[in-house]
Amino acid sequence: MSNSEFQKVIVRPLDEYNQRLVSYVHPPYWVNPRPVDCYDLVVIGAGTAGLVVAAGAAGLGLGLKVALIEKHLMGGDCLNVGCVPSKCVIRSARVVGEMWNARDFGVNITQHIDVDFPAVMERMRKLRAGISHHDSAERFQKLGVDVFLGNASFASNDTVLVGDKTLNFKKAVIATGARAARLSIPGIEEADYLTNETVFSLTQRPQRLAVIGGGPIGCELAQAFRRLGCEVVLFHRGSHILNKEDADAAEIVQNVFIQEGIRLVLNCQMQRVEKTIEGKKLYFSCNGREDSVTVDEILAGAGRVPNVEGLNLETVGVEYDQQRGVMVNDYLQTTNPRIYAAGDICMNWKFTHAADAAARIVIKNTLFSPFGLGRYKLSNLVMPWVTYTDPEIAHVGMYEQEAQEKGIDVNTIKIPFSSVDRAIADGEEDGFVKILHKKGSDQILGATIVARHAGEMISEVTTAIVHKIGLSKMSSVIHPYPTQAEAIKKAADAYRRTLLTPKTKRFLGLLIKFS
Ligand SMILES: Cc1cc2nc3c(=O)[nH]c(=O)nc-3n(C[C@H](O)[C@H](O)[C@H](O)COP(=O)(O)OP(=O)(O)OC[C@H]3O[C@@H](n4cnc5c(N)ncnc54)[C@H](O)[C@@H]3O)c2cc1C
Ligand SMILES: NC(=O)c1ccc[n+]([C@@H]2O[C@H](COP(=O)([O-])OP(=O)(O)OC[C@H]3O[C@@H](n4cnc5c(N)ncnc54)[C@H](O)[C@@H]3O)[C@@H](O)[C@H]2O)c1
Repeated sequence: MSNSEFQKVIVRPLDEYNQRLVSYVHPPYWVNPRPVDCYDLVVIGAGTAGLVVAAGAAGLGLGLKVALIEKHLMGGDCLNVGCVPSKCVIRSARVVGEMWNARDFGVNITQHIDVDFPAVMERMRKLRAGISHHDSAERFQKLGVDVFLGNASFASNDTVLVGDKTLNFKKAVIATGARAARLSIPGIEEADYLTNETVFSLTQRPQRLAVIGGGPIGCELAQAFRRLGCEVVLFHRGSHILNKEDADAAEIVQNVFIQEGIRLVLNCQMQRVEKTIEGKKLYFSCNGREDSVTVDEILAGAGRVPNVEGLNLETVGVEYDQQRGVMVNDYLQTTNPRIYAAGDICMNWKFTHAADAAARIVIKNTLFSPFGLGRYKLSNLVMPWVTYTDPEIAHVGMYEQEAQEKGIDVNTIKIPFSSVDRAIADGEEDGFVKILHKKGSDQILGATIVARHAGEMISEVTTAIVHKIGLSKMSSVIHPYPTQAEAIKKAADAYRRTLLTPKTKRFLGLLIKFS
């Protein structure tokens, strides 16, 4: 193996857990296999999308030749620097959130809450390493996939290079994901800042943290770090945080942030950053007022850019955009019909479950649609998502505005958790279930849930949308009492009540009379 083909990877800190992680997802002594004559599928990138395509195709037991190429860590963002580490850290932060509010539940915590930040991060590293075997090079090799560690680039219409190896393919899949957008604020590169790629390597708590960007990454991590004991200032360009979400939902989370002591700087313009002896000094303007704040660390959550560089896409006629990534049609086919793409590299939905669902479409469309027959479409997916703040915001389907833009008349049913017994018992009344349905019909078009475990509740509505179960049928589903999910049934019952017109009431009156 040549040196250019394989580079050892270090994940900091270099403790036993990170060594175990690397031993699975980028084994230091991995020897790339000798390529077969021609692969049915060559998959570039071993994040969620690439892993699902490779495992799905090889696991069919049809003797397909599948190659998977990863330049860094198998498992991609989700396992290594995304969902998994963030949710582990958020779990520790939730314990603190519970303790902060303990008095409301009649529990006095007499001692100062002492967050052992190094232990929080160690727990995360331990759990991450513990599940990493699932994405390991060895496991994929055992599934029958040829795993190549190294940087992939297209050499011609039917070949990909990895180091000194040439892989011939019938079809290829680009699944190279995205990375944190660099911030273009004067002085910030010199001052240095954290992204999702480095924040999970912290072992000491930054006392003062500036988070730039009030999207899902910025908000999830701002709240977690605040609860873990940092002073947090969250900078956001918009007039409120999480501005892609339902505005009522975002408002609830924003109020919690303020209560918990996160300093919000909204409508901000970052001007420059200076490294001083006191720390990193950020100069900004907000609603026409100039100000500055000094912190120990800056964390960027300011959007993602696709990993299109170095793939030599021009050679194979795959069109792309530096912002939106690889261009695909609804079948996830690129402008080169033999090359497909899936996941963050080509989709607006930048979620692990979206990458997984897209990968399944790619398997069907690359392998089981002769002459393009029976192809599956991305636009047919019903995509839920969850932002893991506390409370969580979960959403599926359309928003009101989207429906209006499409000319669909809609009604919205909103059930506040202040009317749900279990939420009252839990002290979690600040939230709601909002269901959007077609006017004059019980067809559900979308839903937003704001609740501590909204992510666990949204799938009921997703199932209803996917399988065209209307509110009338949902109203007949018994929900255990007391649960927060009862709010969904209450919404369905509220719809049923709207059917009680004077005419139906008269009919019911007759039934009563003759019963
Ligand atoms: C902090 C954070 C938290 C998140 N939390 C959630 C969450 O809770 N839920 C959720 O659904 N989503 C979450 N996401 C989003 C989720 O991580 C991504 O949507 C998902 O990882 C996308 O998978 P992918 O396979 O498209 O790309 P990636 O996971 O980015 O994988 C792409 C892989 O391709 C490799 N690669 C790139 N170029 C090359 C090349 N030339 N040759 C070989 N290999 C290459 C990369 O090294 C990488 O391993 C989070 C993201 C972040 C950053
Ligand atoms: N729970 C989840 O599923 C989850 C969690 C994290 C990330 N993700 C995925 O990752 C994607 C990226 O997340 P993200 O939060 O980085 O991006 P984002 O684009 O969703 O949000 C970033 C926000 O930062 C603001 N911003 C950008 N530059 C700024 C600046 N200089 N000053 C102030 N504000 C600035 C932008 O206006 C934007 O609203 C998301 O779209 C999501 O799909 C998902």
